[in-house]
Amino acid sequence: MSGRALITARGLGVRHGATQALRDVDFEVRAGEIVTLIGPNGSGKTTLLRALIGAAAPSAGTVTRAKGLRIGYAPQRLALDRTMPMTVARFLALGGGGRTERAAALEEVGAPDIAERQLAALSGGQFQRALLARALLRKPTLLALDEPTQGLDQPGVAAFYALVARVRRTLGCAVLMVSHDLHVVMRESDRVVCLNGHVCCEGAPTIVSASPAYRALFGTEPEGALALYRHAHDHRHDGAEAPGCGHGHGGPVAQAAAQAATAERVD
Ligand SMILES: Nc1ncnc2c1ncn2[C@@H]1O[C@H](COP(=O)(O)OP(=O)(O)OP(=O)(O)O)[C@@H](O)[C@H]1O
Repeated sequence: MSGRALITARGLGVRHGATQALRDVDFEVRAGEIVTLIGPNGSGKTTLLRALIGAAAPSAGTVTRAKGLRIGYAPQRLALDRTMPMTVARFLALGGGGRTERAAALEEVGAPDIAERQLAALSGGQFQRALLARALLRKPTLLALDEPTQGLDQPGVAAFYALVARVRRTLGCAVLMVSHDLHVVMRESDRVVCLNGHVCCEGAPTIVSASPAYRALFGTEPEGALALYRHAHDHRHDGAEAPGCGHGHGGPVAQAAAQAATAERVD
């Protein structure tokens, strides 16, 4: 990645009370890139995203944000009851901007006609578009999207990612995303970061998935991406350190996968 660093974390640790959610995370988001955080439930994806954008405080290390950085954030959960009577226009108004900006944002996300619809009456895809439109109102240099395709069917997921890619092209913003949609993630991200309380592996998905070791282990189908996702996590952490991953990998297959992935590490 050649863009300037928008956010840099060094030795980042985050605790939630007694829970050490993240430790020793070194991470950068660069201008214009789409970087996606993957990992099992509870692996710290939301925590990392929130710490990077300044919504969660580090317990160790540093997070540096570029001067003038504008972040548009679509959270995983809204502090708002979606069944509450509220139109999309009103919901967007809470995010700031005037009527023209709101209309432009809805246009940008391909949902120009939903302004007067009730939030509760939106489909899953329309609701995610409304959330994205709200994040766009700040004219962000970085879009932070936490599981933006939650609850969408496969065509809905693909359409949403295509939309995010288009928004990135149009606005030139970086996108930092949490996602479980591994097959699409592997196709649409510039960089994938696999978390499990720390960074297990990271790299350009095309290079990782095209590497002979990766293909030998996982093939090239979407299931392969799923296997990559699983490799670092469905194993015992038994103390045998795998090169570059900083935690134990349970067997030679997982170790080879880890090597294939970390070989393309982008630092
Ligand atoms: N507010 C909180 N209070 C206490 N513990 C928390 C809090 N938020 C997160 N945690 C814990 O921190 C760890 C990381 O949580 P986080 O939500 O970041 O994971 P995640 O990878 O985003 O999970 P998921 O895929 O399920 O959304 C988990 O063990 C979680 O239980």
